[in-house]
Amino acid sequence: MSTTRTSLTRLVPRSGKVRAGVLIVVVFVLIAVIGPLTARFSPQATSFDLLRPPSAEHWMGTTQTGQDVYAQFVTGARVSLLVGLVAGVVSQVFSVIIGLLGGYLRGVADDLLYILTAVFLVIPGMPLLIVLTGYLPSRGMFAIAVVIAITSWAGSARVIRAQTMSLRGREFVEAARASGESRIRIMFAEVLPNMLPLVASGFLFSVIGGILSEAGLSFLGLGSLTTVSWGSMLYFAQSAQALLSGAWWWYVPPGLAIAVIGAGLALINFGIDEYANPRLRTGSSRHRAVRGSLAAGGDATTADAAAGGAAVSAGPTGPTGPAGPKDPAAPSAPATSTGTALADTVPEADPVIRPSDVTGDPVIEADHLSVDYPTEHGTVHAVDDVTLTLHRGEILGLAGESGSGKSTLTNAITRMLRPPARIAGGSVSYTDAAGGRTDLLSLDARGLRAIRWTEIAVVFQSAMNALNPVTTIHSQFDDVIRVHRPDLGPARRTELAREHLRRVGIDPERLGAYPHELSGGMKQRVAIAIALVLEPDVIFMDEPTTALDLLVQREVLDQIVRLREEYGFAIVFTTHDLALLLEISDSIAVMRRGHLVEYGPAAEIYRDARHPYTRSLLDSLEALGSLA
Ligand SMILES: Nc1ncnc2c1ncn2[C@@H]1O[C@H](COP(=O)(O)OP(=O)(O)OP(=O)(O)O)[C@@H](O)[C@H]1O
Repeated sequence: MSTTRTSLTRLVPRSGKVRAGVLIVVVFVLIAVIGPLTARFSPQATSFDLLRPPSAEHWMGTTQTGQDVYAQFVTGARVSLLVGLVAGVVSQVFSVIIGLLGGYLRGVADDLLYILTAVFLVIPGMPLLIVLTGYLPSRGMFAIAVVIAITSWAGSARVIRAQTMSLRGREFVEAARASGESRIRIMFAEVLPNMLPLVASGFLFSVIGGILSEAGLSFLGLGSLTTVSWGSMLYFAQSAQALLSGAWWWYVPPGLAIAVIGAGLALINFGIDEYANPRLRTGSSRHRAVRGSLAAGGDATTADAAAGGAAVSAGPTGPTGPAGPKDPAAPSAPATSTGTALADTVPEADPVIRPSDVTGDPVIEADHLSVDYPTEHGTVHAVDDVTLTLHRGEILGLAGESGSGKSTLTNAITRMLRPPARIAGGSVSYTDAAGGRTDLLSLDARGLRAIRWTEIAVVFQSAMNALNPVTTIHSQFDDVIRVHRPDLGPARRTELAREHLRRVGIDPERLGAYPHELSGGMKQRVAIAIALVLEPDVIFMDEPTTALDLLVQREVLDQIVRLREEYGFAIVFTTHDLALLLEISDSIAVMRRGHLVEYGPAAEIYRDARHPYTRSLLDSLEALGSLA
């Protein structure tokens, strides 16, 4: 009982503005639903009581032809709200489809959709509405609502497009792409839920616009004058010069109703804005947010940051531009603490490649792989002629300074490269357990989807961003399993998710949690569990523990190694941290300026690093006391 009361209380909005808005809208909805049942006259029926003020007989008076204003008002409420609702829904459907497609697909599709949006934005809405209404074969209210929607979707579509463009590069979208989800699914199931406040706000604006446009059209005599609406009431009141004859009861109710419902919807919209943008919270709601945060163990600074205060985050420590200082075509490396990139201070030398001591069969082979980024300063050879082999069950550590090409190499192998990157040469192949070989670089979208996650999975650098913030852990497991194992029912999917959570040391009861309810270490474990759920042959892990504190990092690493022993998958582990790689890897590949400079068994590299760049990396670790 008390639980029911608590959940009902949670439904009541906290902000006074939103409460007022909801109250107004609820009152009008009740008028629209119940009002016509309480009317004693038909809205169209005429009588001999002409232009009478409000009385016990006619609660809101009568019109010039003796029609009951109350009956017209409540029937008009139904029609006007319905037109607003239909216009709002249709307009948002257009906005969402066009904004999402353009923002996500980019290219020619986006150009065309953007031109279309721009055309509808520059044409003034009302004249277009009048012209389109003129061509309507019938002036039914539904047709008018659709025409209103056609003239009002563009503004919202532009905002949704911009938001989609900013979300499409986020890691949780990358993760969804890596897991083989289709583009349509990513757009509608991953990106769209993150924009719901925007869509809801656009919807409310369209509803207001719909009610106002219908009133405007009817007032001009262009609406359906045989249907009673607030707009047609105003039209007839104006034609009969009600203003001059002082018949206020005829035009005030519909006019006021339009203004009040518009205000009510705008107040709700304000609440949505506050929810989506905490910076807008003022007064008590902001204090509540701060108090809530303090109660939850945060401090005032974090609360302020959560409320939109400036967040200070460490950026990359070195130059990230596409060109190094000496050679415009050479990848840049970051400055060390002394201000010079290690890669710049160490002399060039021939690569040192030693045979692998891992016994398993090859699972991923990159052969003379090269990747370029054409830029206006020249072409960046981010990966240059790299050949390496990952064996079944092997942990291959990929080391090198920032900018040495590690991410570009793993993205090329997993087919996650983004324009302007292009494969300049070489090949990548995947060999399955039965010995079947697949050329990864020539796989089409369908082939790629089939291999992703079932054979090759990815754990991204920061699980905070790699998990979709607005869906539960359960549905993120579900998304991956459903795409690749459509034969599994919901119960089996849940069972798999629970089992894998347990395997990474998380209580399966947390399946219903949202990412923000978990600690950083737990989120990273969840990301690993999701990567494991279809038991792939290879997992690419891009700095999976960098964002974690040392203790949690250690726990997660131990877990990864244990899981590798249990499942037997191979790992490509990317990090700047050579000490960590030496500890967990079977083999190590060291990259410098896009080249593989040293590659071989980890133990041998630790004992006897031969390339000056590797030696200098090890020396710097020794100086820091990181090597035992
Ligand atoms: N979109 C791009 N356009 C132009 N150059 C790029 C682009 N992305 C990366 N590069 C360049 O390619 C080189 C390799 O970058 P990459 O991100 O692969 O290095 P990394 O070793 O993974 O670095 P980090 O550890 O910082 O992620 C760098 O010189 C970088 O400046």
